[in-house]
Amino acid sequence: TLVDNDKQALLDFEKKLPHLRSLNWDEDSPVCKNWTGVSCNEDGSRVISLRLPGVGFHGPIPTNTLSRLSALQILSLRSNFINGTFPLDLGKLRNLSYLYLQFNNFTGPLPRDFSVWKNLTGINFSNNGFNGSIPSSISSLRQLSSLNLANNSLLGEIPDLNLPNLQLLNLSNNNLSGAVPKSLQKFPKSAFLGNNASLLEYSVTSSPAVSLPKEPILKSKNTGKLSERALLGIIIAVSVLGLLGFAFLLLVCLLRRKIEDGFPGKLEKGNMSPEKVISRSQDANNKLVFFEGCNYAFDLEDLLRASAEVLGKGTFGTAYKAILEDATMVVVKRLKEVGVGKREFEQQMGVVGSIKHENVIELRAYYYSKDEKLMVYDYYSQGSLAAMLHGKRGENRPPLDWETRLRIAVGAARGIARVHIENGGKLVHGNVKSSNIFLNSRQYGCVSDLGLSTVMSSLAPPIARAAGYRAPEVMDTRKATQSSDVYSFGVMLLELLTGKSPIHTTSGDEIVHLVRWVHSVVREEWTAEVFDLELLRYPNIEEELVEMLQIAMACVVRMPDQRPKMSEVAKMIANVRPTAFRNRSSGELKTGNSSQTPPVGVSETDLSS
Ligand SMILES: Nc1ncnc2c1ncn2[C@@H]1O[C@H](COP(=O)(O)OP(=O)(O)OP(=O)(O)O)[C@@H](O)[C@H]1O
Repeated sequence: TLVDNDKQALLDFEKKLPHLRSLNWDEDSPVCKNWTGVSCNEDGSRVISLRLPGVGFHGPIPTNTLSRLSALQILSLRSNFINGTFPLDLGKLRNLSYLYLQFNNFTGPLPRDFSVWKNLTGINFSNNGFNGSIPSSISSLRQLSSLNLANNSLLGEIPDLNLPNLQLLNLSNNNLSGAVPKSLQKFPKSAFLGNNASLLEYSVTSSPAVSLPKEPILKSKNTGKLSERALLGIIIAVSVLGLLGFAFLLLVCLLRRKIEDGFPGKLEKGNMSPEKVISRSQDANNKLVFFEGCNYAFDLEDLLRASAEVLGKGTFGTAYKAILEDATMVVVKRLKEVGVGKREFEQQMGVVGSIKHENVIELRAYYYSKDEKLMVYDYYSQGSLAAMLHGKRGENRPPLDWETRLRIAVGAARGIARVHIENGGKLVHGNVKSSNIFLNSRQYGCVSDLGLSTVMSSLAPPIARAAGYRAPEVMDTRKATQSSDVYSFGVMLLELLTGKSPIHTTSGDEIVHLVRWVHSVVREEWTAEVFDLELLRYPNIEEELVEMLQIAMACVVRMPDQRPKMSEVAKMIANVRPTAFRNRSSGELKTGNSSQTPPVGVSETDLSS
């Protein structure tokens, strides 16, 4: 059968190309079940995706092996040590949509004729030794949305690539010369950096750079060069010193905070009288202001009579769950230390309340008086992402599977990206963290608690929960920005991937800063150990995990202007599961191995918009 032919092609490939890590490709087991890196179409009749990052392949790709997988749509061999020239027989893979060969040792020219791959959507050949010029046949790839040829030795002029769907371009660090053709001038300068100076003689500032992680994350242990090792040693030593210093500072801050306000830890739940939620001293002119489209029919008096329960005390105030007499449940957030007057507060609430987006939790109403500032939201009974990840295990808390985490990441990224275009592109979320992320009715992430940083008198001192999300520059400037939102989002992604809190203590009472910890593990090349153990039970997701890790790492880079924009992050995350774009008919997010990982209801437009 066809799938047996595919299986034989894979076995031939594995046999002929030496690799450091062993693959569980057992001749006697069905290829569509459990074979590392292999996914099949729905009826199991063909292999359609092969992702083998960081397996330690070395040597050239053996001819007449992979080229027999004629139904293949995704091929990723990135982060290996493959050398030799581009395997031209891959031209037989007419269905290829994604071809990822980055971080290998390929040399020689790129294939001359790209037109054989009509469906090609993503190309990443970066970080190899490809030379020669960029073939103009790339122009024929009408679907192409990302092209990364960075860090090679490509020469000559850039052809006029008129690609309507191209969203991400990176040609940096080659030997390209001439001028940037008109068709590509909409891309940021960073896409062309590190080439002959003539390339940069055009000025564009419009679209932002995407900072792609520079180093391969998955690497085999025995292969680094000595000089690099020495350098790494120094870097690690410096990081450890930095970490110690940071931990000490943090400890001092924590202790001070505890003494200053006697923060009692967890507030007791369920015993708050309604009167305590809202004091009765408001002046009569102040009313609850509801936003358009809100069906709630209660007023302040009703809220006063509601029974209330403390949900928690956060950076900006205390949140209560209020149950009204008609059983409506809402969350009332009581703000402390608002630093602006009524008009400015109302203006900001107007901006926040006008956002109607499925990935942004709607502000239903607000209230402003001299003594009391309140915000009203719907109650999300499933609880926050923080609770789902770190709450106590029990019947109510099944493990969070990878599909759900992907949907949370995609949704939250889109929500924040939506926030960022508001107010003339200036609105800042200012408080991105897992306790402010919930699941919407379609089980996608949605964000809450936005836009408050500008109305509060100052950013609160870094209490432990918030500190782990805060971008390094915010520690000094005390001012949240869109790029600090991206940083916080990156921390949240790391939390999703590792299952660990941004700042947590080990059993030995050591304070661990998640971003630094991930950096250190990745540097020491134990990438697999970064991931949440709960995720390792799902087969064939390693490549996706590593991709998501790279996105997270790009978000948490130290320099704010090197972080990607939120809209780009959202696109990159949607690209982690590219098959989700394609199966228009079923409208579902495909895993390729549906017997193992149940598909979830995600329509294509969900992931592509
Ligand atoms: N709309 C909501 N539905 C259900 N739970 C909510 C809702 N809004 C907030 N919560 C939960 O209530 C608790 C307190 O929320 P609050 O926003 O006051 O603090 P926080 O998220 O811990 O910190 P911050 O104030 O910095 O956002 C959190 O556990 C949060 O997840």
